[in-house]
Amino acid sequence: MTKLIEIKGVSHSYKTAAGPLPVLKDLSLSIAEGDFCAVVGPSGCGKSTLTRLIAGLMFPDSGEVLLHGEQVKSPRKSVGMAFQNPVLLEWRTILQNVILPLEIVAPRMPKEQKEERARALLAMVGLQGFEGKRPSELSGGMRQRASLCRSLVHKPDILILDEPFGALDAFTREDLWQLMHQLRIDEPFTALLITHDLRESVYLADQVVVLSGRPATTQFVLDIDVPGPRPIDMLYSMQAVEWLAQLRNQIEIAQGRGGEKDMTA
Ligand SMILES: Nc1ncnc2c1ncn2[C@@H]1O[C@H](COP(=O)(O)OP(=O)(O)OP(=O)(O)O)[C@@H](O)[C@H]1O
Repeated sequence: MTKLIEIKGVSHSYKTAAGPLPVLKDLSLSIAEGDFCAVVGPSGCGKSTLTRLIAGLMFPDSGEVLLHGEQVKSPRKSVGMAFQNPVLLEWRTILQNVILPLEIVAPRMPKEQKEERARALLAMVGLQGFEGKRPSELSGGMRQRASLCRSLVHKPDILILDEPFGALDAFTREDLWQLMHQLRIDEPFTALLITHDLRESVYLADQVVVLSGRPATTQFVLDIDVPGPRPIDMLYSMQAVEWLAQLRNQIEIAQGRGGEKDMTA
């Protein structure tokens, strides 16, 4: 399959008052078109920095970030982003919030067409009938559904999800995980998910990348070869439990705690 994103030997430091802070070091990973990649790693290791490099909001000190084989040299309009805090605009209705990226990326698209596209997405995530509401009239889970619609409305090349489910209660989170699998069928996309939740990574991703402690490099890659949509009880299978144990072990190594355990013992 074609590689949509290739990150090749990327290193990056932030300038701080105390001197340069190396955050990424010789990091490489690639994501094929249509794949769902989850990135996990110790807190502060550089996961969000990686998303900013892919979105073209920052550029690496060395190495390359390629999108469709072309080096990312400027902010990309073709990226959709969803964060832990959905940041919906209260002075706009839910429909108007979802339309927002189209106003930037496709300003000439007729208003009716923009609305039709946004309404179709809102219906897909179960928000039909809420188009005219304000964000504050929706629950946290509903706001996050609307935020997902907004990040997909302009058919982005890559959907970057930076802990979008982290602030939700466990049941709502599982609902949204299942929704992501359904959305992949109805509205195929390529995704990079940043998460601290190993279960989330195993349930959602085709590939889980574990980053080392800062400065982060690719420490471990796990392929989750289970077709979607996945039933939630997939997480209770022996295979999933083994994968979770493997990932947990890798995170401990990344945190500098413990050594490699023999997961087959
Ligand atoms: N603009 C900046 N200037 C200086 N240092 C920064 C800047 N942005 C991030 N950092 C530092 O770089 C490191 C990596 O930050 P980043 O947000 O990428 O990590 P993260 O893995 O996403 O963290 P978390 O898991 O806690 O969300 C952190 O130590 C952070 O304090």
